[in-house]
Amino acid sequence: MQTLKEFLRTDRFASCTGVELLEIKPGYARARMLVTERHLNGGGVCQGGALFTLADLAFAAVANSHRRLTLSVTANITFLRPAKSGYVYADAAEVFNHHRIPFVEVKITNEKGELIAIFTSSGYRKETELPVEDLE
Ligand SMILES: CC(C)(COP(=O)(O)OP(=O)(O)OC[C@H]1O[C@@H](n2cnc3c(N)ncnc32)[C@H](O)[C@@H]1OP(=O)(O)O)[C@@H](O)C(=O)NCCC(=O)NCCSC(=O)Cc1ccccc1
Repeated sequence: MQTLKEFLRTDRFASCTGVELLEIKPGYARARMLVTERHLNGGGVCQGGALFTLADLAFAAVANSHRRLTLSVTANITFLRPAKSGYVYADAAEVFNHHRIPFVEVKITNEKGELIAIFTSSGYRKETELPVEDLE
């Protein structure tokens, strides 16, 4: 049987943007993305949707770390600093592990540890058990 990390590798859109899951623990996950030329918008900074995708996959990892299928029902992102190159990291913490409507906060930082964006999302936890044995 697969791990949660392998299960989430099937997220093809996140893979296309170069998002990699680094760590998954119950209630916590960390992901990263290398900002390259192709991530930049007309203003020369990382496109907001790319940062959203990074945060969304980190959300998926933490929200599903209890092995019950959990989908995002609402999400918000605030962009605080531009990202122009190098790695950006997403640290996702399940602030409220509600059995049905969990709430997750994701902080995105750059290589210097400066805060780039904050993403929050509420999930909807279904009864469906995920076909995963371990988290990673
Ligand atoms: C899953 C669920 C939320 C619930 O489905 P079911 O279990 O079949 O139950 P049902 O549809 O019966 O609903 C129960 C009740 O809840 C209500 N309700 C629903 N939404 C809302 C709302 N926003 N606000 C308020 N209420 C809402 C609904 O009307 C109903 O009310 P009722 O009992 O009749 O009074 C479904 O609506 C859905 O798929 N939504 C889209 C989610 C989606 O596409 N997310 C993005 C992709 S996921 C991602 O990015 C991360 C990821 C990646 C990889 C892996 C994993 C995660």
